[in-house]
Amino acid sequence: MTTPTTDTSVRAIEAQGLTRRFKDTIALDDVTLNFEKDKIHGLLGRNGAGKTTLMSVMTAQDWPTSGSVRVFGQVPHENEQILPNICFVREEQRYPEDALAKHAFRAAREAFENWDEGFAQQLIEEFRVPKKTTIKKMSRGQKSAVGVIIGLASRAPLTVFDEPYMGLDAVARQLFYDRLLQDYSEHPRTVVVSSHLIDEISHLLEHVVVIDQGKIMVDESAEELAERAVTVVGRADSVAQVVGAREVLDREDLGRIARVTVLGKLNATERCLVNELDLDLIPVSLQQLIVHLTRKNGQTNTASEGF
Ligand SMILES: Nc1ncnc2c1ncn2[C@@H]1O[C@H](COP(=O)(O)OP(=O)(O)OP(=O)(O)O)[C@@H](O)[C@H]1O
Repeated sequence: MTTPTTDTSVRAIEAQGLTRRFKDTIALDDVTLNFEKDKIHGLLGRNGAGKTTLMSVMTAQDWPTSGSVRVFGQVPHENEQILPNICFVREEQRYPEDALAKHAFRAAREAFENWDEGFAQQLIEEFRVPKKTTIKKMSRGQKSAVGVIIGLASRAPLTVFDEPYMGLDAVARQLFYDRLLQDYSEHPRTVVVSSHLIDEISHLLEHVVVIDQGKIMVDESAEELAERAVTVVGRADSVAQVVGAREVLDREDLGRIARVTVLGKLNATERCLVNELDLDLIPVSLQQLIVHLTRKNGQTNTASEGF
């Protein structure tokens, strides 16, 4: 695969102090972050958090009000060297009135030099994309499938999926995750996926960015993030001994059994106690952790439906 730069020190995306205002709304508020090359990054956040705006600015579909963005070391806007390396898949992609899926695929084949026609044909069959229906008349899920296929088969060095699952049923979503992981392992590239379905995509992610009200709240490896909290399960009195005065994220009581999620890593003494008291430790769900972190950020909403 060709990449726009072979310099391993160059990042896929570098955003520095990005701000994007829409009249009174600050959609991005001084965002500074990096996306390393050849990783799968998750961009997570509640409705209106700024995900689409950030993706649009990073892929040069929109201009920041202030700040700068570099893609593979260069300013991507109006940059003919960089733009052909970026595939941005978004829900409200516009196609001509009478366009069929094959027209969209043909345009993508011409736009992306790494396009794999065999892979595209396989995906068209697997996602059951209708051949004779115009894209305009397709169901929401069928339209999403067209976008997902373009994103996967383009093999663009930077591929950005903005909530690719919209309208896709559970079978099609699983197919997307499976094909993305499989193809990515054979053809590493930089992938950014935004989603509300955190637990569903968490196994894909190597790096997690959480944005809330235009500000970056989390920017760390999925591994580090998973270590931020742990769930302790067992007899309620024993669980209480281990969790002590730690900050509790979540608690469920089932008779004498408690399941308590606490912030922070357990130390060696606490781990010994877990063994002695015959308790179980379960990794925390990414969704639970992020809902908690977002709620702490001045949100009053107590439910997780925002994700
Ligand atoms: N073109 C626009 N004009 C005015 N305001 C906008 C525009 N685009 C985005 N916004 C505002 O910027 C904020 C961030 O929107 P954005 O679409 O980036 O959020 P999001 O995280 O992608 O949300 P969702 O998950 O609901 O799609 C919102 O308050 C939104 O109303």
